[in-house]
Amino acid sequence: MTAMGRVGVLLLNLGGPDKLEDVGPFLYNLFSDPEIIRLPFRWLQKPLAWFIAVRRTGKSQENYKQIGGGSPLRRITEAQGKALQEQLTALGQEANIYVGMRYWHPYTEEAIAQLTTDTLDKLVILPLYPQFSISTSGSSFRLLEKLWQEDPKLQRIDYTVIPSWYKQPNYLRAMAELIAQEIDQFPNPDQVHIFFSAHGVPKSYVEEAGDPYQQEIEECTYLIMQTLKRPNDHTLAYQSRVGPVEWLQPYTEDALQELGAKGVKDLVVVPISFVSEHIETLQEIDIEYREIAEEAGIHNFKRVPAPNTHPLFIQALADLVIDALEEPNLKLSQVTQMKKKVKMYPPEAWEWGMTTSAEVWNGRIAMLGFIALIIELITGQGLLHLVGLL
Ligand SMILES: C=CC1=C(C)c2cc3[nH]c(cc4nc(cc5[nH]c(cc1n2)c(C)c5CCC(=O)O)C(CCC(=O)O)=C4C)c(C)c3C=C
Ligand SMILES: [Fe+2]
Repeated sequence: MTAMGRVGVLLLNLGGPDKLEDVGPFLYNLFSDPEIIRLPFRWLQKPLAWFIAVRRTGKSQENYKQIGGGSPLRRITEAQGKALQEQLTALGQEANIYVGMRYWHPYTEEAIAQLTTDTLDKLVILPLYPQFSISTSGSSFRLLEKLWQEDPKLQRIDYTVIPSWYKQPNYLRAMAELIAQEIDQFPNPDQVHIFFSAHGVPKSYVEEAGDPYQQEIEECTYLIMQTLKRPNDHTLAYQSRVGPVEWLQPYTEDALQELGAKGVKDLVVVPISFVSEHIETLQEIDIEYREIAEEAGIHNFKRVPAPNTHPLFIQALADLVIDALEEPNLKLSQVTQMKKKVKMYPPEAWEWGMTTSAEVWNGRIAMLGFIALIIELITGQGLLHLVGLL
């Protein structure tokens, strides 16, 4: 305990299956989240999640098999938590660290159950995503808001949220140091092409829902290059596309092929939206994208490790916590306002007035009316006649 009282830090992350049998239920949890698949009808969410999870499990298990049969995300996140606690202690700030995953153990609900029994005086909520997206930090904040509304014990905890932190100077230094270490292993370090690969999101998240993710990724890339202070060419592309809709472009596979065609031979990939090794670095980049790059003529393909427990990165997390304790509190409900026009998935419950939910319901009713009109034009009968009600 310190002058601040009993402090807790809740680290949020996505979670990943610990073993192959977990892959199906993990995917079901992921696709059940309306911030991951945005559907016009909420009732469709669970059946569709089940359908997609069943279809995807085999392929996804094959990928997890290639990285040892499960995700290392829990182990690395817990190691980050331990290192953060030690760093905070060294800086004179004792804190309990909790890990809350969105789609697998330890679930956010488990972390919340633990921290409510620990009678904290102050809680810092720190997502392990440097950049904000509706689909990641946004989804976790949405869940936390719900848990807060339901539990009076939680409402008594004085808390603050860190929405995103891609500008944090020690984080930028950690990234620059990791990149420098990798390019300095090439015979001509200045000739190496630096390839930033960010996890993609559907384009509609940015263009229709106002997700600041793309802007934060672009600014983060720029700031890392500024911190690196090297003359190398660089590219930013988006990986891990799922499903038939258009995602942020350029896609990583296309950008690699284009660079190969232009004669790039030496390239390092920098995973930019992840702070831990996981399936998308160890399998997708190290195996799938390496193969694509080599086929395109990029013979010297390397990857920069994720920050994991790099001392400068842990220092960045500690700085974020200490700054958050000193600054005025930021509440969960303020985050979406702060991120300007972000539209999280609209609530289902009808709300009177010029609200998002009213807009959604009006849209749905208008769609039904339109379908009824088309049916009447084609069949010559109204909908109620057709279904035998009139
Ligand atoms: C910034 C990071 C991430 C964003 C943005 C993100 C968006 C997003 N992801 C999917 C679909 C899947 N994601 C999966 C796993 C996964 N995704 C992230 C990070 C981001 N996702 C992490 C850390 C992980 C866990 C990896 C692990 O080691 O287990 C998966 C499962 C893996 C697979 O089958 O490929 C899917 C599916 C969508 C649809 C989306 C945006 C809407
Ligand atoms: Fe993902």
